[in-house]
Amino acid sequence: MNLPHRPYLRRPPLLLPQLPSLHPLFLFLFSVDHPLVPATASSDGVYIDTCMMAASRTMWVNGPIIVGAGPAGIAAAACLHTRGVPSVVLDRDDCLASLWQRRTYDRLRLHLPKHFCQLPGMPFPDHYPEYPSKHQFVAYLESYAAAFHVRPRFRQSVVCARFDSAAGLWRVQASDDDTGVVTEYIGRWLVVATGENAERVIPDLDGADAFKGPVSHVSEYKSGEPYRGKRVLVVGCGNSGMEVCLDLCDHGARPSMVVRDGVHVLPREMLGVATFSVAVFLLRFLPLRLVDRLLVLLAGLFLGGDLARLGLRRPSHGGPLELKNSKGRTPVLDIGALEKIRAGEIKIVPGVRRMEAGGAELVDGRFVAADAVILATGYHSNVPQWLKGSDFFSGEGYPKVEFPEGWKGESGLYSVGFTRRGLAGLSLDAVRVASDIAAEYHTTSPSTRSSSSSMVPQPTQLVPCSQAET
Ligand SMILES: Cc1cc2nc3c(=O)[nH]c(=O)nc-3n(C[C@H](O)[C@H](O)[C@H](O)COP(=O)(O)OP(=O)(O)OC[C@H]3O[C@@H](n4cnc5c(N)ncnc54)[C@H](O)[C@@H]3O)c2cc1C
Ligand SMILES: NC(=O)C1=CN([C@@H]2O[C@H](COP(=O)(O)OP(=O)(O)OC[C@H]3O[C@@H](n4cnc5c(N)ncnc54)[C@H](OP(=O)(O)O)[C@@H]3O)[C@@H](O)[C@H]2O)C=CC1
Ligand SMILES: O=C(O)C(=O)Cc1c[nH]c2ccccc12
Repeated sequence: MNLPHRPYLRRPPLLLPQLPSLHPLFLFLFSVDHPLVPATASSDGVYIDTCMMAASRTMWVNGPIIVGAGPAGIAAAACLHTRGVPSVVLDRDDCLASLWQRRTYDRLRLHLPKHFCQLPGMPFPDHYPEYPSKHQFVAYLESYAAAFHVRPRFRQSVVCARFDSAAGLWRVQASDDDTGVVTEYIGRWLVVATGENAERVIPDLDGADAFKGPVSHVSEYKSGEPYRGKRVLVVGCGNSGMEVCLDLCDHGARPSMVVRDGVHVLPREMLGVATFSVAVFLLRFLPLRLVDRLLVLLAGLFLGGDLARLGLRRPSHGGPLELKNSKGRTPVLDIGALEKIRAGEIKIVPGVRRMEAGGAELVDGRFVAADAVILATGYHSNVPQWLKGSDFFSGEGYPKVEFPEGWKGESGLYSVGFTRRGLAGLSLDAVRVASDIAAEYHTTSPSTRSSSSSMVPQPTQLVPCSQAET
């Protein structure tokens, strides 16, 4: 494939300050029209290496290119803004925090107390409850983005990012899936903020095609209403599986939940105090393993000692925080599912051996009848699908370097939101990343500086999902 000739890219990075890129009009002057190359993802959703694709437009970004407009990307852009660094935030979707706006159920609430979930520089409103609803959380994110002038460029699905070592620059190709227009963003810094939940995990269940009912992923689930009176097999027993089962019960459905392995269930609160707050407090004095032991002990006291008998035995290796930090297996913070399990309204079943027309054969030989299947089987990172030529991320799409050092890679590469520590973890990353980039940004030649984001392309208008859908 012929690459468009872009002579300025061959210049060494040190010459960049002299480039006309520093003028806001540069983008438009240097936007190059190229023949369109469509198809950025194969039909089965697997990304193909499109790095060599000819872009229809090219944009120089005077500041970091941030991929992802979830809490991590927004927080990074906000922290940069407060340090006088403009940035461009790209997202494949058409609204910010699309995980929260589009891929979560109606009754969802934050399950950690709100002060652990606020982003840097702006607390939640005082009138918010201790555990804000997802609608409140999204409203907070919208006002956060507005307050820090973060206006993501939507419908920009990043299909490839590669460091051009000859130019000392990142080249990020993003495709508008509606129009097929491919834009190449070029800049000195790349911030990866696509998250731990970028893609759904869809297990390859034996005989899946034989099953006659609907099969969906929990990210499509809104409420139990369509399942009223139905037998639903929920595969997976993380927080999603548990809360969806609870919601199904509340809507008159009959859920069975597949628990194939051990799981840590903790009460969300003990005597009115958040278990998470207790853990954070204890961690100030005690090693993590000891805190984990205490948590399990306390959970036994507050939840009852019969969890294993209910089919919810604890993992044989690793405590709740240890498994969260090392494997990303989040302990379940119970908000009522346990009561329904005890009451027999949620049935616990072991792993699925194979699907059949009317349900599933289980690994213990039993059969569970089902009218529908909901896969609450989790998510995975998608970084390896689009970040090329860098070995900073593992094959699973997480920084190889352990927390808290995984925020900085090589050649201006950064990550925000891969700490396995939720919103608090990504806030920490965002502050570190922004401080580091700001120091570099402000020590380069004064002509490269821009005190406002006006030096970057005018971002598209922020569109709330609710509007975009109409
Ligand atoms: C149901 C649910 C509830 C949760 N509740 C809590 C909680 O209460 N407390 C807590 O601390 N944590 C919670 N978490 C953890 C969660 O990871 C964070 O809340 C948060 O959303 C992570 O933010 P993020 O920006 O890293 O990722 P995301 O919110 O997933 O945002 C990533 C963005 O990147 C975009 N993107 C992905 N790939 C591309 C691409 N190739 N090109 C362009 N854009 C792309 C996506 O569209 C998305 O908008 C929860 C997670 C889930 C799934
Ligand atoms: N209120 C809140 O704040 C909520 C927060 N969340 C968060 O969202 C994130 C994602 O949670 P969630 O969607 O529950 O995903 P998780 O990754 O936490 O859980 C996935 C579950 O699916 C199981 N699983 C995966 N594949 C199979 C299979 N083939 N057969 C049977 N079981 C399988 C896993 O079991 P195994 O462990 O054996 O692999 C695990 O129990 C977490 O961080 C969670 O805390 C989610 C919902 C609500
Ligand atoms: O809800 C999530 O997915 C989170 O990542 C929040 C979180 C961060 N650290 C934890 C430890 C125990 C339970 C939840 C979390």
